[in-house]
Amino acid sequence: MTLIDAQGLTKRFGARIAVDAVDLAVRPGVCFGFLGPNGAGKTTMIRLLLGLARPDTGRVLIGGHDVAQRPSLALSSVGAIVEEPRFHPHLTGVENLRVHAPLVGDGAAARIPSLLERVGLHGRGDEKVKGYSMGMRQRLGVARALLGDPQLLVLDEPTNGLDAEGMAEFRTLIRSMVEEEGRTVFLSSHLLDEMQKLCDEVAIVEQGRIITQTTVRELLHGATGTRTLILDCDDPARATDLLGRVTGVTRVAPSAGPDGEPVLAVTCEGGRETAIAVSRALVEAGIGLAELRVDALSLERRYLDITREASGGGPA
Ligand SMILES: Nc1ncnc2c1ncn2[C@@H]1O[C@H](COP(=O)(O)OP(=O)(O)OP(=O)(O)O)[C@@H](O)[C@H]1O
Repeated sequence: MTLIDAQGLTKRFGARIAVDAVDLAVRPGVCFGFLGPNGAGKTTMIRLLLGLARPDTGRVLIGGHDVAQRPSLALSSVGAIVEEPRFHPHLTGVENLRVHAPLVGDGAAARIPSLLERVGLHGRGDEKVKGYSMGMRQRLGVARALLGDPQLLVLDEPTNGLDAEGMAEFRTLIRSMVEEEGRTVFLSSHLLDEMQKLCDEVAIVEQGRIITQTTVRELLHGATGTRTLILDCDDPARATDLLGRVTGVTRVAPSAGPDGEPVLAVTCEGGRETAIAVSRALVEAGIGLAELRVDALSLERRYLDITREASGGGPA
């Protein structure tokens, strides 16, 4: 089943094409990320999905209903924050939600206390929003988007302006909405690392086009399960020789760890099985391991490869 189904979406601003013949299919119950640099067309695409802008061509169905023709049906179970969430600064968090609740429908106001708790603003709801930090505003924005108890939550660049702690809290909130509450979350970001941690699936957007749509797992490891392991051990020369003979290992090369320490980068195909064979071979040979981990930069490398391939350059 598909929750969001967009076909042939195009949006022009004068001569500029902001969204260019985009097809998009998002299934329910996942966190789906729209990943791309500034100006790639993410916000415009989100506005089209929500019926806030009209496409020049194409159509969007949400839950099987056409957003342009049956907006109240299509959007009845959608909560959204597009661009920065805006509030009345002189009203409290609770008052801001109360202003919005009647627009959402019966029962929304009664949910305010539990929603504030849900987003981690318990005990802060009676403070004026002008005194809220960026992270608190984002959380209040999520509470407002959840007032109608939507199945689909659409968030445009939700981690903008959050510090590391705020991002980690936000991630926990989003993941629990997906995993525990079964909601679908569609969000956009230009932050690769964030998307890797948050999303199940991503679409990479460049110059108004979706150049690939895939699971984060496949994006990280490729269709063949390629991954790079970083190995810090007490005998790199012997490890290099040994691992070169392990089935699935395609390359063993010297590299540098985060603090410049010498490590080995071990490129494997065959996913988890090969990674297990690597660790077993090292342990059986009596090589001491300080560290063996999947390379955190993998997503960035894959992302650059994909965008390079899409622009005709081929992988590096
Ligand atoms: N109302 C508008 N009028 C004219 N051009 C627009 C309008 N809205 C967007 N654009 C242009 O469309 C392109 C896509 O913009 P959009 O805001 O959708 O990108 P984005 O990926 O969300 O970028 P950002 O991460 O910077 O918000 C940009 O070139 C932008 O200048």
